Amino acid sequence: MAETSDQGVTGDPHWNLTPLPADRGAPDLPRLAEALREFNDLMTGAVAPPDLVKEMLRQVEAFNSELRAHQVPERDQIIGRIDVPGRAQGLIPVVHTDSSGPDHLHGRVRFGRYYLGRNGAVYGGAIPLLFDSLLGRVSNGGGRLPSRTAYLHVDYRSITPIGTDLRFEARFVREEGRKRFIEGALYNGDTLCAEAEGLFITLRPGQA
Ligand SMILES: CCCCCCCCCC(=O)SCCNC(=O)CCNC(=O)[C@H](O)C(C)(C)COP(=O)(O)OP(=O)(O)OC[C@H]1O[C@@H](n2cnc3c(N)ncnc32)[C@H](O)[C@@H]1OP(=O)(O)O
Repeated sequence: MAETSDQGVTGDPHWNLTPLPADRGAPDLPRLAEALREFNDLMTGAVAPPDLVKEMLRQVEAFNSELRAHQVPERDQIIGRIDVPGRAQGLIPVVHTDSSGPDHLHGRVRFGRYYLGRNGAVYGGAIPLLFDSLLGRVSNGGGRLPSRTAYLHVDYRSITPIGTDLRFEARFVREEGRKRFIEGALYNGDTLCAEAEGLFITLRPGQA
């Protein structure tokens, strides 16, 4: 699998991706997603003056109105695709890959202010979200057939701080028939923040 940092996964026919339509705003989508992520972080941390809130509301409502006219079926959707840098989405923080292979994915991630739970710690629900994505990538990588998460067990070992570069590891542990067991861990320096075990089930034909 060819992959660099947050540039998106390319070159793996397993993902069965149709070409990105360059004429539909795709080249600027990663930058737009980055700007929206920064907006979420800044907005979360701000006490904005009423005039600014009023103006933001006006502009966002205008964008919503325009976007309603450009909704497409899921098969044509660009946001969230694995071959788009940062997946051009704001749900999961951007993952930077340091090393990947058929059975592992290592890298770094940073949760912004948007993910704040309390006292500088990442909201607990955001951590399984990250693990599902990381473990799912390992499960569905390596040329394996598509799978879906059956369960995801997360242990919170210490506070996961926002605004800090964190290191993650995910690895394929074993396979029993259609069952794939994948594990992951998230570290702040040498401190284990959280670890996860996921069961992914290979989909039968027609299940995808
Ligand atoms: C794009 C970038 C990359 C991102 C990747 C992200 C990946 C994200 C993946 C997801 O988040 S998928 C969305 C969340 N998951 C779901 O919505 C799954 C909903 N559940 C299902 O669709 C079905 O339950 C499932 C496909 C998982 C399994 O149903 P099946 O009817 O195909 O299988 P079955 O129930 O026969 O179970 C197969 C085996 O798994 C076992 N099993 C299933 N669910 C289990 C469970 N929860 N706990 C323990 N064992 C379980 C089951 O006992 C059995 O074991 P044995 O073969 O030994 O008999």
